[in-house]
Amino acid sequence: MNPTVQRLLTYAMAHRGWLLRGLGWLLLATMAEVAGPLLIKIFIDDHLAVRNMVPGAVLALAAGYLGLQLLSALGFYRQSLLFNRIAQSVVQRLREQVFSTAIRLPASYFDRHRSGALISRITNDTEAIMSLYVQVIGQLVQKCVLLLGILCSMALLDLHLMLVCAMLLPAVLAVMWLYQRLSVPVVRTTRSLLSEINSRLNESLQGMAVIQAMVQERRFAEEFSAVNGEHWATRIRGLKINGLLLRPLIDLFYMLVLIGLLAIYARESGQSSPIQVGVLYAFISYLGRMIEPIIEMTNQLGQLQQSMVAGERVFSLLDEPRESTLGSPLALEGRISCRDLGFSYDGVHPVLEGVSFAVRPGQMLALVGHTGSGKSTIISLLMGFYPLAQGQLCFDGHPIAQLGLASVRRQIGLVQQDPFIFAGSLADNLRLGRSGIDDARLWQVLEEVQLAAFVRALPAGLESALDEGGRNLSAGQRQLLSFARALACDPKILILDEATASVDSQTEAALTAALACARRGRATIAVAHRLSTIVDADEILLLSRGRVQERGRHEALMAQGGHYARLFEMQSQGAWLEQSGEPAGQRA
Ligand SMILES: Nc1ncnc2c1ncn2[C@@H]1O[C@H](COP(=O)(O)OP(=O)(O)OP(=O)(O)O)[C@@H](O)[C@H]1O
Repeated sequence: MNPTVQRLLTYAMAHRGWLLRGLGWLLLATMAEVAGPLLIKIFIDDHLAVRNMVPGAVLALAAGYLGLQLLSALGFYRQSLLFNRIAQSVVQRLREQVFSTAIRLPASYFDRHRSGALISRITNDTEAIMSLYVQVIGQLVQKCVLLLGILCSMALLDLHLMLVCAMLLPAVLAVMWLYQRLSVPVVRTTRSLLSEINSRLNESLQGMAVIQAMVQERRFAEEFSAVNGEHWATRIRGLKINGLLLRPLIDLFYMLVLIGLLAIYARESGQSSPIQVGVLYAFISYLGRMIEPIIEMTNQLGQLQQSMVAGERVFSLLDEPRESTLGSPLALEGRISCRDLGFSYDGVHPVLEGVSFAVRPGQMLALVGHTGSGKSTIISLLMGFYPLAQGQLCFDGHPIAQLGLASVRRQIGLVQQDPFIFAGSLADNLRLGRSGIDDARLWQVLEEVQLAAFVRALPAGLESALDEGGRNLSAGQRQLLSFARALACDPKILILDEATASVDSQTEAALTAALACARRGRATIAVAHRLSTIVDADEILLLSRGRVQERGRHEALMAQGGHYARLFEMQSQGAWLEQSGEPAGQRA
């Protein structure tokens, strides 16, 4: 059996009870359906053909037939309910697993994959898997039982004629084999195009403001329509394979077997023991009942392919290596030491080389340098978002790998360059699910970051609703909120990646004062473009192309009269950092 299908089936095994009950109802319903024509055959041959209409016997046959039909309807209803229940539970579990895997994937995964493709796996692919349980398994089992029952009933009536009808089966198997070979690549392409459609949708929705500002609506619409068209063409190719291979071929086989049956009936009608007309009726009826399940089974193959390919995609995500949860949690004092740090995102181009520094609680290290010089990359390594390629990074003397990422991250307050705000209340955004942070603490940190007056003026205060991405806040307010969020849990280490980039000079001055307060007793690492905000840092590293170009305190660096001194003077005169020579975005 295909390993993906096998793995998918293990999910259903968690619901053995429902599965067994479903199969039981299915068997009962199928047997009731198969027994129907046998009663009709008895009615035709024993009563109608010989004009022996004994009312009691005929009524008993009619009641029996009706009872069987009712039993079969009830059985199919119950089994469909149970199989649907299994399908819903499996899909729900798979979705949860995919989501919980996705949020534990390392940052490098998101560098390589688009978020829309991930959404597609969580929604479309898990949905496609559902049909495996609802349509494929239920239907296949039902149809197999039905076929078996029909063949047994046929054998009871006339073994010779049954063998003629059974010739259908190898022919159908050959068609199924051919269908599988032709359709799998088409189904794979279709699903990956669907994923591409989702990625484009997601990207366009997120970048809507840029698209509209740059008047790119038409180009994006055209590109979307090209992928959509490709998806359509692939679907049509799949439908053509279905249309050509499934129903028409099976219908042809059916006609051939029917002709064979009639020929045998005609040949034997002149002989001493002719085939009874009731037997012929039952065979034609059974053949009709046999062909429908066969056609449905071949149609289910299409669904099976979809489920298999979707399963492959979902399992490939579930099997992605997750962030390591190993390590021994330790309450940190906040000492950080980095020795000879080296890193490359693609394994080819170095982004950091030989970076070393140490920060103790109460000290502040400032990282400055041109755009693309590697400052945020150092922050990412400190947060454990990427594994170290070279060098050593220790907290309180312990290598990060030994400590456990979750434990280290819990003790770091991080303010990112581009802070993210979740849809929900302001208080929820500040707490982010961390326990032990009461309202008084929230007001305290809001005061520290100069946001308390703004929150107080909101009608719902701390309970004010924030939109997705913090759209109802200004960029500066989002940054201040993120600063307050980082301080709320009283972290041992404070990391600020351009925390004051979006605030006005007055707020920046107040924040710098707040930071001077927040730094007490904490190890602080601050990335800054505005050098005025870090002049009192205990050490300043000036990075250039991933290397430390200059280091020291502000006064010493100014006295050196090097690159830092020139940058500082330029900024003091109001010049922009980016105008200082090194091209923006240059790879380190
Ligand atoms: N996820 C990533 N994948 C590949 N390359 C990256 C990634 N992030 C950053 N880089 C590259 O690494 C280099 C350093 O980037 P980094 O973000 O660390 O610079 P930075 O000094 O923080 O810049 P800025 O001041 O603009 O924030 C850049 O050349 C950038 O193109």
